[in-house]
Amino acid sequence: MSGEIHPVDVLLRRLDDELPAPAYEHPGDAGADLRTTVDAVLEPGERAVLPTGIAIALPDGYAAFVHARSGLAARCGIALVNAPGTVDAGYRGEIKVIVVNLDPRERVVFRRGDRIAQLVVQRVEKVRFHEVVELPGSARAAGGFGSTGGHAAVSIPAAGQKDSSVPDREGQ
Ligand SMILES: O=c1ccn([C@H]2C[C@H](O)[C@@H](COP(=O)(O)OP(=O)(O)OP(=O)(O)O)O2)c(=O)[nH]1
Ligand SMILES: [Mg+2]
Repeated sequence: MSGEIHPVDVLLRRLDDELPAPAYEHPGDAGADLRTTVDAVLEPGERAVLPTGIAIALPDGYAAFVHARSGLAARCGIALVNAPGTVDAGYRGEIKVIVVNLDPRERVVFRRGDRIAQLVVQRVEKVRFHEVVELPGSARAAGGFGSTGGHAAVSIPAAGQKDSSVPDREGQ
């Protein structure tokens, strides 16, 4: 049984009225796509802060998160430096997207109006911090960063980089 979805009302200002407002591409999408208002060329490794031409007023208890688009990531190596970017409920400025070109060889060209990222609006909890001397115990305790093992990936030196732990042919 599917319950009825009640959208949350969010006030939106378009700072560039030639570009469309952010929109969900399909019903059920979590993210509404954001567009750049400017052209940009990113060389390999280069980053840029791209304006989107929109400002919003979220209700208290909500935040919006700027996420990468998987197509741009997979095809062009575009990531967000601060992924995901956090837009606070009280922020009234223009939403910006901090993109980086992670492709080692190809430059990426954005044109004004291109969809560069997506905005996901979520409820967020406000917590009250209670400082204590000792935290209660837990099964995980301080284990993290691979403490459970089972990682299939291994690191090997990149092409052209000598690995001193592996004898080279001359040394054998
Ligand atoms: O990808 C992003 C991230 C942030 N912001 C805007 C909205 C957010 O409310 C504000 C501040 O973001 P954040 O708190 O991440 O940045 P900061 O470096 O801590 O700045 P501040 O000292 O202003 O909080 O900047 C964006 O437009 N895009
Ligand atoms: Mg901050």
